[in-house]
Amino acid sequence: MSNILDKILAEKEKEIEILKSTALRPIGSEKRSFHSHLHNTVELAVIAEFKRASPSKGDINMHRDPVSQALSYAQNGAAAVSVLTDQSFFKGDFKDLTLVKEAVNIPVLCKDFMIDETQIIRAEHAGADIILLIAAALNRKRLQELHQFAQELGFDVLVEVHNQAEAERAIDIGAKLIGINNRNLTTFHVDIAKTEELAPKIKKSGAYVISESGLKTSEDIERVKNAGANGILVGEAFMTADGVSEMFDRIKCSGKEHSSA
Ligand SMILES: O=P(O)(O)OC[C@@H](O)[C@@H](O)c1c[nH]c2ccccc12
Repeated sequence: MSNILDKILAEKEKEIEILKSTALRPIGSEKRSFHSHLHNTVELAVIAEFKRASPSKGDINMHRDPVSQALSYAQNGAAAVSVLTDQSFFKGDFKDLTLVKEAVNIPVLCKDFMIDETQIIRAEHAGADIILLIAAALNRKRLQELHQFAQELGFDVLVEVHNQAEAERAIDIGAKLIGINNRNLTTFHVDIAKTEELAPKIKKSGAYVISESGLKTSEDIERVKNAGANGILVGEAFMTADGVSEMFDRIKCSGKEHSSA
């Protein structure tokens, strides 16, 4: 047990112990659908993330307010907002997610490391509409069980993959929303070619592809668009920019004719 994912999952086991003692029950509340947004658009969907810090980057931006950041994401045309809720490694908070949910009317993704049903129930209580399941953190059986559990509660489920075997598992369990993480969670190495490598097979299955991590320039965005991505998940570039609109302009301009400027 040495890599960062193992460390995070060990911490999650402790959280789960505490959560279980609270015996939270599922609500089955109505969720905002991200899937239907994708169904109704040909535009690249942007999931804009609120991320204060990360194990790979340390502090990214400790001063931003989650509500004003999320409002500007929504005003600039984000299709969904992602909120890091892990405290120990990402300095996130479930309270951030609840505040964001109340402030915007687009779907909110709970960005955490889910390995147990109780965490999904807690995310539901906090107001999440979309759940992330990381294939690298779950064996096939648990991935399938948690996927089904979250879907039954009405969540859209984003299944995150980083290699062919994980992509196949995600397709096999019938995932309709598959995120390709360009960042290797154990080495932190980022390579946008991951999206180019894995997108074709995923697209063939009929699932939507979201390209995640390390996206900054119009060239990055154009590459993943050309690879077939239906959406992108962007954190750092939004959190470090003075205003978020420039990044949205970059996204809108990608794929169009380059200006000489
Ligand atoms: O800040 P970036 O490089 O734009 O990346 C955003 C997002 O993809 C990243 O935060 C992420 C992708 N998968 C994760 C799983 C857990 C925590 C975080 C993540």
